[in-house]
Amino acid sequence: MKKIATLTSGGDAPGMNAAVRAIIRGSKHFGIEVTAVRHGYKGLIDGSFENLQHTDVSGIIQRGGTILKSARSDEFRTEEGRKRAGDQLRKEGVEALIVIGGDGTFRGATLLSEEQGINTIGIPATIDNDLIGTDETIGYDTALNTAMEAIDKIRDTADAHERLFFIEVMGRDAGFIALETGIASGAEMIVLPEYLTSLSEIRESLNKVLKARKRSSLVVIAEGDQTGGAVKISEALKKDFEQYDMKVAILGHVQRGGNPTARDRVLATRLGFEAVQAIDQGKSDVMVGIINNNVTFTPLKDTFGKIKAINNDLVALAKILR
Ligand SMILES: Nc1ncnc2c1ncn2[C@@H]1O[C@H](COP(=O)(O)OP(=O)(O)O)[C@@H](O)[C@H]1O
Ligand SMILES: O=P(O)(O)OC[C@H]1O[C@](O)(COP(=O)(O)O)[C@@H](O)[C@@H]1O
Ligand SMILES: [Mg+2]
Repeated sequence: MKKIATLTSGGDAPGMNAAVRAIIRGSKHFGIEVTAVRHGYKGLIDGSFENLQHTDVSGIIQRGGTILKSARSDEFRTEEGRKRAGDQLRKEGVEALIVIGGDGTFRGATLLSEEQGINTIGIPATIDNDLIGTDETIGYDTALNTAMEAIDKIRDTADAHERLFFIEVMGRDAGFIALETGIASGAEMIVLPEYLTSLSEIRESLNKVLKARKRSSLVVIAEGDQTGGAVKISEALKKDFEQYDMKVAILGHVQRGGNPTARDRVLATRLGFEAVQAIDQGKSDVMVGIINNNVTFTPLKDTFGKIKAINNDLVALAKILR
């Protein structure tokens, strides 16, 4: 019988638990033994394995975070660290590893495979949605909805006081959350890392919007924006908009938590099962994704490094409707 291991790594994402559940239960379906690793790559280096049974993953499909815990491991960034991880997997008799995480996790997994000969299968899970080879990553939809609800609440108070708000949402290098929450909450302006938006451009656009009406205005900014985050941008524009009461709101880690949406639970369940099936079919070093509702396999090394294209039509639409 084949034995595989699974772990969650990097920033947690709502739906990771649903993927773990599908892996544990899916493995049984294929007659594959599965062991779980605690604390991501850190736990892998330490040999923190635990066999989980069918009932150990009961009641977790609706929970945010990850029951396996996550971590960011500097040791795994070193060849020595990855050698220790490889040794632990060999000692445990593990033939393949399913990693649930984002671009950093897949960079690490690719090196683990190249250097240690461990077959690694990736499941895309990050609220940033910055992985190529899947329309959406696990956790993205939930984060979108969480951010949108928070922005709706800010809109109420912004409207009451006729204030100008700069709202920063997550997205280390990617503007997916900013773009879609900006559209969903009717933001007057959206600032994305994918485009270099100069301060003068922001100034000009805001002037236009503010001239058109005197109600509240919301500017949604991705944290990874090249001009700087919400604090920096608002400071730089203070003088130009003195007549407005300017406020900054950084949504932060609230966007990472909470119960996964139905979409994320279904996505994670499908991807978890497909990852196990991929191993059963002898696939190696691929990320399982869903594109146009079809399951796809992308070589792990092709999923990161390049910028995942943002939807330019949506960017244009947001400008027309603001
Ligand atoms: N270039 C890299 N080489 C080796 N390991 C890496 C690399 N980048 C990230 N990792 C490992 O993957 C972990 C998770 O990556 P990180 O970027 O923090 O989150 P995510 O996977 O969600 O993008 C890191 O803590 C590190 O252990
Ligand atoms: O929780 P931390 O370690 O402060 O990291 C914050 C980062 O993690 C994220 O929430 C998710 O990113 P990853 O999935 O790449 O870890 C980013 O949006 C944010 O920049
Ligand atoms: Mg990442």
